[in-house]
Amino acid sequence: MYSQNPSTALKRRGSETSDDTKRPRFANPATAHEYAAPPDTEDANDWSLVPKNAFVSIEQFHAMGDGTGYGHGGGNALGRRDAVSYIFGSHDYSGLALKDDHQSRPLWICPETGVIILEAFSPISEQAQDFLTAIGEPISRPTHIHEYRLTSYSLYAAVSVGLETENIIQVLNRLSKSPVPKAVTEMIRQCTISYGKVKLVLKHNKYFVESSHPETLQRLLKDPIIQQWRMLDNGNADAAGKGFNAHRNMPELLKPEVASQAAPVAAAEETSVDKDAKGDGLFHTVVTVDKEVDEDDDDDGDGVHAFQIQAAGVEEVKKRCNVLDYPMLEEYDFRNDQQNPNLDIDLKPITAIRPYQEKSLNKMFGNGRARSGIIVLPCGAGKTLVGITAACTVKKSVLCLCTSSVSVMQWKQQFLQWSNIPERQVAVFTSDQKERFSGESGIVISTYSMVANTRKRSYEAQKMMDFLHSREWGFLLLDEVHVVPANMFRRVVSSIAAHAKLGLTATLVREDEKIDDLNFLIGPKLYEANWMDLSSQGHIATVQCAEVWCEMTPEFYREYLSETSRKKMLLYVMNPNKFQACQYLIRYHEQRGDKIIVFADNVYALQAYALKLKVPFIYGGTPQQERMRILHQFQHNPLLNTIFLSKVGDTSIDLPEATCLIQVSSHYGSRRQEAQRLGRILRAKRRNDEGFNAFFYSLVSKDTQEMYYSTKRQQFLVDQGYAFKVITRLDGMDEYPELVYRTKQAQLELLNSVLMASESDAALGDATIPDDDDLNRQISQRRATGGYSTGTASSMSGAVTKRTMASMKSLSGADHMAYTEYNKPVGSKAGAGEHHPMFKKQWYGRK
Ligand SMILES: Nc1ncnc2c1ncn2[C@@H]1O[C@H](COP(=O)(O)OP(=O)(O)OP(=O)(O)O)[C@@H](O)[C@H]1O
Repeated sequence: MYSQNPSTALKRRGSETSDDTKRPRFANPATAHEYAAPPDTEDANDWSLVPKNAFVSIEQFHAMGDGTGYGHGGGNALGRRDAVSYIFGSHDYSGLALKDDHQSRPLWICPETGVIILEAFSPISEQAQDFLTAIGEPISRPTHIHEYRLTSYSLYAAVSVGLETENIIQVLNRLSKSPVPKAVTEMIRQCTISYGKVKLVLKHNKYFVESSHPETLQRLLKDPIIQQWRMLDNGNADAAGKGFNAHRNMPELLKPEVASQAAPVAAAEETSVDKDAKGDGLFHTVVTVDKEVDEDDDDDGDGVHAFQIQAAGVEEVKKRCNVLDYPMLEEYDFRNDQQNPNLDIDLKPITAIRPYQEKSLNKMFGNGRARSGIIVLPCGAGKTLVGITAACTVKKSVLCLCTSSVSVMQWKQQFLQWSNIPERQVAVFTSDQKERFSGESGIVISTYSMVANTRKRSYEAQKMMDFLHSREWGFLLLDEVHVVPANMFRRVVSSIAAHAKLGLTATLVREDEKIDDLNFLIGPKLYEANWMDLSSQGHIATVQCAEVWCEMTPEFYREYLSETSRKKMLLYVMNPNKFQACQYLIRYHEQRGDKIIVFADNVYALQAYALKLKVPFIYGGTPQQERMRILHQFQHNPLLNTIFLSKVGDTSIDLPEATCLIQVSSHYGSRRQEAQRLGRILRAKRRNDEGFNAFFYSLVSKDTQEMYYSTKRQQFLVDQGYAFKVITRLDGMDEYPELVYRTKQAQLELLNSVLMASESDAALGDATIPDDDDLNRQISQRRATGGYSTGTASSMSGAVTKRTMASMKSLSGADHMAYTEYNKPVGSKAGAGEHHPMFKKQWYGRK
């Protein structure tokens, strides 16, 4: 018997039985209360009501047999009440037939929802994970049990990297403890029947609609809109002629000499390219499943069929194919593109890409062409090098788009660091710099807003845009693809002629669920890495996450209860207790030798905190040079160990020195922002030092809306296997002599200034542009007097008191974070039900 989410049903069992070596403890609380809470108790957290003997493993359930009353077909299915039936209700699947050797197979598939549960501790879980991330969406991947879901998009992505329907079903069946449910095989068949069957190939500067399924091309050619864009006047249309009749009706339009060549060329090239890709060992570690499928592919001996379409009709044909449910995959046969000049770029000999980077590139170049799509790697895992390696493989001109001018400079620097490209061939296009590369091919790095801008441009910017529009780009590299609104993408993608598109991101989540648009604007998700795996292999840092609850002072709380919503936010951010917690944590971690980034979304608060605590800050209005100067000081000056960043620092800031993050204000419930911010410390230089932990604190004002948002924000990270501890008191803080806002008088003055602040000050983001001259003067003075490193050393132990599960030992890094239990529901229904009516109104009203 198991629930839709057995991991959660077993969670408590893990901590209550003695046989811990066999039974994993589960760190992921994500959906615990949704399925596992006793339905007829008022308190969904009250586990004391669950009989202890209920905690047995799934395997044991099955092994027990009918005699115990738990066996197959038992429980609700037979109308019997046993100790755990009520947990599963109508989701009692104890009647599922198991294969004889089920113990050596690592997964279950829920017959009703298609959710796949994987035992991550199985000896073959690595291969299973590779396969499942290729065909499904990972929902939750804590240490021991993973959850995946099959969706039409994930299956589209699967076919796009070369997996075929029957192979998917076959491998799934091989890995599953019980036969794959019929509904699931049907879904796989239905979703893959049309997806991935049609490709848009740009070859010798001609666009071909290509497929190895002639009947599919026949169907498309019957569509009047597609017909309209088909090239008939130069004979290349004949490429479609191989194997079907669609255009035999129009032989007079074909030029015979070309007609006889086109199809074999397409087929022959496919084969030779495949050989090349395998033969030159460029990316030889294709995952097992790919190999199997490739071999099967070779066996079936199907030819490739194609017809040419006019370049002007590409967008429309693509759209039409989507409507007809045959979304086109885009592939670029870069090796045979003789019209676009080559770019002489290679990785430097000392550059070694990591196994997961190589794996992701395999998905892109597995068949010797460049597939357009999205690669998802955790923050700090090296997406930049993946993009650069892809550029070195395509070897054509590159247009690279990022979200800010800081990241433009970082991409340039990384191209120069990892590859042999000379600086004169890397041009930057920002509001400050408008360069062109020398020679006939090169790299341009710019921002989305520069390229998608529809307002009137300066003369220089317009000249630059003409340059970008006037040529064909071999490779369009799109950094942080999740942040860009679809219409901006559409403008970029439709105005720039690019052959292959690669989107890079760590968090393919958006609160507005517009992420699906990317599937068709760029291409399917080609690869997604597992955060915990990369952390355990030392590629990203291990992080201790904690939520610090700060009581609101009575005066702030009174105002909070009566204020409008924007000011409400300012009141919980400016809570004097939060100031103090922030100050104390900065001091505490500076003394441990950490470098600290404090994030505050709200510029009013950012400025207030930074001025009060005498720390430099960067926000949207900070001039580029000043930003660079502060970042450089932070990296190299031992006297400057803390900086404040607004949300301009959420992404693409590469500060490997940073080892501690403190978040004082954030963007509502944005899961993506939380993950991106965590990413700033995942790349910590010291991550491989023995016992090293990075720290991530979220300061939350108690009994305010912020608590609800905070829980929601954490959900993405919790699903990646991170656990958040809750700290309700920072021990030793009260004795700290320099603590700010200690007196009632000082707190009331702060309250007054908050109440006098305008509504726009309360708005999130970089709306206000404060003058930071004062601050920087203070900073210079402070630096001159060595003020950044003063302060008495307080002992590590006892500095922070735990409220519940988080011991000081574990917080200071003595324990591994993944063990931690979590007793509040994250994103669960139970969680939503627990909100104060005031929060409910705010949240559900908004929804
Ligand atoms: N193969 C590699 N060998 C050595 N260092 C690497 C490698 N790949 C990445 N790095 C280093 O890891 C750090 C993080 O890389 P990068 O900035 O590309 O991360 P990212 O995935 O783009 O993160 P974010 O999403 O936060 O922007 C950089 O300092 C980079 O130099």
